[in-house]
Amino acid sequence: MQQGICVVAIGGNAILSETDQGTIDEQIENIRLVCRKIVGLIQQGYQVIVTHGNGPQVGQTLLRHKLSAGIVSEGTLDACGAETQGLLGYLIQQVLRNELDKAGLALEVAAVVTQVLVDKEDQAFRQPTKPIGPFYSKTEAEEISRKYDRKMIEDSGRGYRIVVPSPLPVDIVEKNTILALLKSGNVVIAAGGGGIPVVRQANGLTGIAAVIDKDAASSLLARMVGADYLLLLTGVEKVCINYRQPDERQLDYLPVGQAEQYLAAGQFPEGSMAPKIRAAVEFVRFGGKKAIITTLNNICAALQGKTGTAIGLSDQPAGPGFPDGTAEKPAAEPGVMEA
Ligand SMILES: Nc1ncnc2c1ncn2[C@@H]1O[C@H](COP(=O)(O)OP(=O)(O)O)[C@@H](O)[C@H]1O
Ligand SMILES: NC(=O)OP(=O)(O)O
Repeated sequence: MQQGICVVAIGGNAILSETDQGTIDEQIENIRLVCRKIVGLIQQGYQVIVTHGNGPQVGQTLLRHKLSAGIVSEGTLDACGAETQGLLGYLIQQVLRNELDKAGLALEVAAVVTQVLVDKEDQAFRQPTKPIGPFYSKTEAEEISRKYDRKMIEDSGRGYRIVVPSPLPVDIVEKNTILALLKSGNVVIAAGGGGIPVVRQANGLTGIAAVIDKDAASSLLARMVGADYLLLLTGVEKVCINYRQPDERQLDYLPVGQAEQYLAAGQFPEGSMAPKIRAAVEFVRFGGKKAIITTLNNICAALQGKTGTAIGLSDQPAGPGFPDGTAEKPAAEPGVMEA
C-alpha cells in the first residue's frame, strides 16, 4: 500500500558520532544501521528521499586541508562540502543498494550532486552559528582557534567545535532532476550536507564558503517535492525542554504554535536543535502531514507513533502518532527489528 513520500534526514553526528574515531568503516557501519531501517520503510510502501548531514565530516575535511596547506592548495568550505557530499553519497548509495538487494527489492538508488542556492547578503555570513568538525575541550579549542585562525563555539554541552556561516537555503538547483528520479521509482539521495552552497553571480553559479543546515535544506526539499513526512534523525530519541537540566522533560508531541514559543524562549540552541524545530515547523505549516525528530534506530517505531517527537499542526495528537489524523497507521514492519 502506498504510504506517501518520506524525506529521511540523517544527522552527520549519527553517521560519525563524537565517540567514533572517524574511520570510513565506522561510518559504513552506522550507515548500514540506518539503511536497514530505510529498507523497512520502503517495504511498508513509503517512497524515500535520503538527505544527510556532514557536520563532523566537513570539519575534518577542512582541518585536513589546513594541515596540508603549503603541500597542496587549501580547499574552500564549499569544496569541502562537495567532497563530503560525494563521499557520503557514495557510501549511502552503495550500502542502501546492498541492503535492498538482500531484501529482494529491485530498486535503483541515485545520489544527486546537489547545489543549494543561498543569498550572499544572508546575515549568517556576519554571524556564524553552525558547529562543525570534532568536539574539543576548552584548552584544545583555544589552540585550534589560534593555530588555524578559526572561531570556536560550545555545542550543546558536548564540547567546543569550529563554527562557520550557515545561510538559509533559498532554492535547490537540481530539484527537477531529484523529482524526475523520484517519479520514476528511484530511491534518491540528495542535498547531502545541506547541499553545496552556491550564489548566483552575473557569470552564473559559484560556490561560497558556508555549510548549509541539512535540516533546513531537507525541509525545503520535502516541500518542493510535496513530501508527506519529514524524519529528522539525530542523537536523541525525543526533543526535550530544559535540556540537560534537572527539570528536563521529553516531548512526545509538539504542536507548531508551542514549538515557536519554545524557540522564542531559547529552549533550542542554534546550530543543533533550533534548526531542526524550525525545519519541522516550516514543513508542517506548508502542508506536510508530520515531521518527526528521533534517533536512527527508531525510524519505523516513530512513524507508528510509538516514540520520537512528532511536530504537527493541531494542538493535540489526533491519532496514534498521526497528529492531523490524515493517514492510516502503517502495518507492523516486516523484517526490521526496532531497538
Ligand atoms: N532541547 C533539546 N532536546 C534534545 N536535544 C537537544 C536539545 N538541545 C540540544 N540538543 C542536542 O542537539 C543534538 C542534535 O543536534 P546535532 O547533533 O547538531 O544534529 P545532527 O544529528 O543533525 O548532526 C542532540 O543530539 C542533542 O545533543
Ligand atoms: N550540514 C549539516 O547540517 O550537517 P549536520 O546535520 O551533520 O550538522
